[in-house]
Amino acid sequence: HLAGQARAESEQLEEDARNFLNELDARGSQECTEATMSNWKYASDITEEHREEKAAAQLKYAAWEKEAWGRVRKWNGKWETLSDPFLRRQFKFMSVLGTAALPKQDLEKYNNLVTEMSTIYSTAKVCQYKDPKSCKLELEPDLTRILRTSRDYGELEHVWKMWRYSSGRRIRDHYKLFVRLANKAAKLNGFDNMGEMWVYPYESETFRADLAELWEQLKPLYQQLHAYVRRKLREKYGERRISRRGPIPAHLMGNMWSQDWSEVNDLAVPFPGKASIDGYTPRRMFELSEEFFASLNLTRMPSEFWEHSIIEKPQGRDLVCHASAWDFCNGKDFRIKQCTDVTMSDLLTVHHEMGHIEYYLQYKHLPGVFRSGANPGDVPHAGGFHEAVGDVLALSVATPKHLQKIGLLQEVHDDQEEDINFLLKMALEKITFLPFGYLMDLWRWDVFSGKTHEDNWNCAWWDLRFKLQGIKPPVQRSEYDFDPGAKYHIPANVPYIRYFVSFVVQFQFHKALCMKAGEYDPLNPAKPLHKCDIYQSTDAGNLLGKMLQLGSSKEWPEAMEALTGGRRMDASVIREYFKPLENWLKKDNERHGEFVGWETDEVLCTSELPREEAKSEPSGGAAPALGLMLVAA
Ligand SMILES: C[C@H](N[C@H](C(=O)O)[C@@H]1CCCN1C(=O)[C@@H](N)CC(=O)O)C(=O)N1CCC[C@H]1C(=O)O
Ligand SMILES: [Zn+2]
Repeated sequence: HLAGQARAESEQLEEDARNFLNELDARGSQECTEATMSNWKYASDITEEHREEKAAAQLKYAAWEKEAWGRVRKWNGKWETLSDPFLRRQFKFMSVLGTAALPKQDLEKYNNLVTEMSTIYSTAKVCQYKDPKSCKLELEPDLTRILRTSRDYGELEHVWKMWRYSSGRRIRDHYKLFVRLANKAAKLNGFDNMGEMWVYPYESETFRADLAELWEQLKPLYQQLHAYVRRKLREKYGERRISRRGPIPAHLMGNMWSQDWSEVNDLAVPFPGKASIDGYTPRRMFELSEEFFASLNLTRMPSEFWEHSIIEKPQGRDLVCHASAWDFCNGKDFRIKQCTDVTMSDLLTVHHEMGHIEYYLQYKHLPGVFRSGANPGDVPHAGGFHEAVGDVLALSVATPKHLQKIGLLQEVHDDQEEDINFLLKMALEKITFLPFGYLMDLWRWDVFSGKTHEDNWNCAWWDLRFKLQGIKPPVQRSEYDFDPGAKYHIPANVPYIRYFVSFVVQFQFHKALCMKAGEYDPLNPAKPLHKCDIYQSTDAGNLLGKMLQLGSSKEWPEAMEALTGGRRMDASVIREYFKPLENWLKKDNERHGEFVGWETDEVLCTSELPREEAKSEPSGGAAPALGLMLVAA
């Protein structure tokens, strides 16, 4: 009798829990839709009115989060006993309130700081190199194009330096206050600092140790690639500028942050032969990507997507051009906002953003807390997988075989030369990213924990940039600069380790899908991993879809196991993919007697005003008065 009664009670509890969570979820989705809509209006049209609306909507959403959290707390001691893990996990996620735990005026200040920093970033302008009175150059597309196409050392140095002057330097003080409020919020959630709160969703005690281990396994390949590219750049720009054993000046890599070197491909690739996307329109680029998803039996974009997305830079207004994917939490409205440039690298970004949309579409039936990325709150989803989806498809798209199939590459010669050529291009995009993807949050975790003090922020950044990437600033930096602030995700407060995780696991996903598609066979040298193209494989697509439909309802090792059979991030797959190139690089570097690694006795960053500015009146914005006084004294 007692057993029967206990069973009846637990079934009643389960029933009540289910109803409680369903009601919260319905309301949460509505609140999320409202908040996201205000966020979108501001990000796509930066005006004072939209900023005020966004600020109000964020406070309203935080009030809802606090109400929901208060009601969830009443279940403490009970939800843990529920037998259904699906229910327990929802309670677990909803038990972390996030920054809504801040007192109202602190939260308002916190939100406004993030909005202000990303607005400064998104509206920063730079003067022409040859015409200091014309100062309308914007990051996208102007500065991005110059970094990608110019080979004028002086012009590249000007653009690199002035971008940091107009963006990072201007948000250093905002960031100081932001860090204090972020840590106050983390402590209110029971974390030591915001870095701990960011790592929490990875649900692994060994997460940071695992990352360090991955980097140790990948560093040798990176160093070989670094030595090879340094030689090629030295041949182009001369030994005075690019020394044999030193770090590479950061402004020469074809990218504003030296995070992707594929645009110096023409300088590095031994046997040129480039795909071209000329004649395409942004719309065609998005349709091409949608076509690939559909060929895998995954979901096409809903009509709202084409109706509401912004895929070309609108003229005559300020907006956040940095590409992004949006889930409006109502199962219908999904958008991309991208100031698309018709280039191969933007075609990859299109696939990256479309990968987010496909993930949203595949898990839209799940409760909001499992539609990771859905709630605009700051307890970020584990993210590594979300960042990998589009990139996995792009690994197939980028193969010469596929590019020829869709008419983006004329001739294809299936020989060893072309192989190395292709792998080098892929390495300039994927391997060069790894140290950057890792150091972004290595720097922020140390800032949040206080290990890096605010008087040393910029020089700690350049220590990491030197140590992990083997690069140096083209001009000496100081603590009047704030170079981390010149990279979108710092002012916008978006965690970054998700991209490092993605660049490792996307090769594990690629391998599993390629095996499923019969495109890769470890025992057949005619079917190496880097030649695989999963296009039109519904078997591969169904396997990928099954993982995507899990959202974050399962711990990520379980989601990974569903797709790859393994449960860990594993660097051996990306190394297998690049093995032929690694062997080739080692031989080529030996043949040229290249020093592998880098050293310098230069002072890359000083806590004083840099020499150059001390000499002359700093150009551009107002240099800190203190600095000038010091120099005068
Ligand atoms: C170009 C891309 N933009 C991000 C992304 O797509 O991740 C945007 C901005 C920040 C988050 N975001 C989103 O769209 C999220 N809403 C997606 C989600 O969490 O659901 C980006 O920043 N990338 C791509 C490669 C490396 C990195 C970079 O360019 O440094
Ligand atoms: Zn992404």
